[in-house]
Amino acid sequence: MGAPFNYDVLDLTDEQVDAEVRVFGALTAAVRRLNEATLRTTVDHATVEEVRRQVEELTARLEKSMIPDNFGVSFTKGGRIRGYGNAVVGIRNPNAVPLTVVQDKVNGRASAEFELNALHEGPPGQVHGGVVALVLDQVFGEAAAAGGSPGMTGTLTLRYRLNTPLGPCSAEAWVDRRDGIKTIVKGELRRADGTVTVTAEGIFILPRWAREEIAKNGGTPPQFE
Ligand SMILES: CCCCCCCCCCCC(=O)SCCNC(=O)CCNC(=O)[C@H](O)C(C)(C)COP(=O)(O)OP(=O)(O)OC[C@H]1O[C@@H](n2cnc3c(N)ncnc32)[C@H](O)[C@@H]1OP(=O)(O)O
Repeated sequence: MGAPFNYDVLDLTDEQVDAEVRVFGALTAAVRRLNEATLRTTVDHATVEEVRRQVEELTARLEKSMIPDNFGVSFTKGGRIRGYGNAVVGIRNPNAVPLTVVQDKVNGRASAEFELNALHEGPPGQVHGGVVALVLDQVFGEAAAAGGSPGMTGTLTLRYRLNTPLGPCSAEAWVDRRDGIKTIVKGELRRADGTVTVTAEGIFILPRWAREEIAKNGGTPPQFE
């Protein structure tokens, strides 16, 4: 079986990528503010109705020209990665946390400092457990990639030890060990004061189709998002 998805290589300059990151990043940030304001506003119903009409008009302007479905992941010939739709880090995805993962390729580690707000609530004032899993999946995947053995998440096991209050928090992950095509990653989520609230272990697997491709052509698939 071949790869279930493609990575297009596009003829875009760094300047073009910088421009789209700037322009769409700003739109995404503005829509995130809208999302939070939608949840938290206390303006009267008439104002809400008026804003809704304006939002629908603005949405229709963007809908005039759209890609057919999902954004996918593409690369430029200069090596820039365009994974703008990613549910955790996608710069054009207003539902993404947002979060920037720092990779340490020397030690096979990845970390991120970020802020979770009212849009990520589970129990009152606390981060939703599924959001924790979402964030850790990405950071763990990037640790596996940073360690030179990228893979798709096969298993992700979380232990929720303490509640995680909404607000600033951080995540850290590291490659614990490798077992053939499997990379075992460990890591944790922390409150702003450093208290560990969630510990987790993930098994990241280089899929069969990627193993076959490497056996045929050499090289390593650059990422799994
Ligand atoms: C800047 C760059 C950033 C790049 C950073 C990118 C970060 C991305 C982070 C997000 C990652 C995701 O969300 S990925 C999306 C969520 N995950 C998925 O959709 C994965 C769906 N599942 C699959 O595609 C598949 O089941 C795989 C790839 C997990 C395994 O398939 P396979 O490759 O055909 O596996 P197979 O040959 O049968 O088995 C190989 C070995 O793995 C074991 N194995 C198989 N499945 C599992 C499993 N789920 N959990 C544990 N172990 C398993 C088998 O026992 C076997 O062990 P042995 O006999 O050899 O000992």
